[in-house]
Amino acid sequence: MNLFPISSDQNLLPFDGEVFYYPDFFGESPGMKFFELLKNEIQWKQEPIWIFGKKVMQPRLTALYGDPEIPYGYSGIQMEAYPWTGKLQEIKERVEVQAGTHFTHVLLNYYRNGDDSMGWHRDNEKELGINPVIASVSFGAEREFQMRHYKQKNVKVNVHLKDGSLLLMQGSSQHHWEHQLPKRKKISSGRINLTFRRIIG
Ligand SMILES: O=C(O)CCC(=O)C(=O)O
Ligand SMILES: [Fe+2]
Repeated sequence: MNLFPISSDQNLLPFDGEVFYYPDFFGESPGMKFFELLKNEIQWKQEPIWIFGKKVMQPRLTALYGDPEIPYGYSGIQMEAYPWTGKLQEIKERVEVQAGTHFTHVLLNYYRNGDDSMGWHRDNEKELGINPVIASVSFGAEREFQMRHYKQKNVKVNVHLKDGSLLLMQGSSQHHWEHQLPKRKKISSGRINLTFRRIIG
């Protein structure tokens, strides 16, 4: 397994895309402020997804916020976006400065504890355009985020996403790399993740 060192503006990927990690993007331990607020104000739901023709509940809670006039589909679910809240708008604006782009939506994931997870996937829906910039913000419990090359599945890059961190995935990363958030049985506290996306209609 290849593990690459983490520093703020060094590309974590060895080839075929770009991923940048900013561990202290929201300052030192901002967690409780953002985590509790988002936990309470976001309209969390547990949604079903279709996997090989079978309906299963996602092992996490989710919500979609964004510009309401633009529809967004995700793993076979057509999701209606709630309008931006003040807090989400504030986070979005800070992230847009770093990412150098504007986002139309944010998909939020609430992993209630280490039993909640997300499986291997790429964020390569065609509505996101050819080389999407995906900005991933984390609050609460630190969790391991794993990436692996789509064709050379033994080439892996892991990063622990800490409270208040930002991960930017860009360039051709969504073509060539998939990512997941595995279960971690020992983690008993929650993590909220926000992935900002731009839908080009
Ligand atoms: O929770 C994470 O860090 C990953 C979220 C993710 O990959 C997604 O929402 O597409
Ligand atoms: Fe993703």
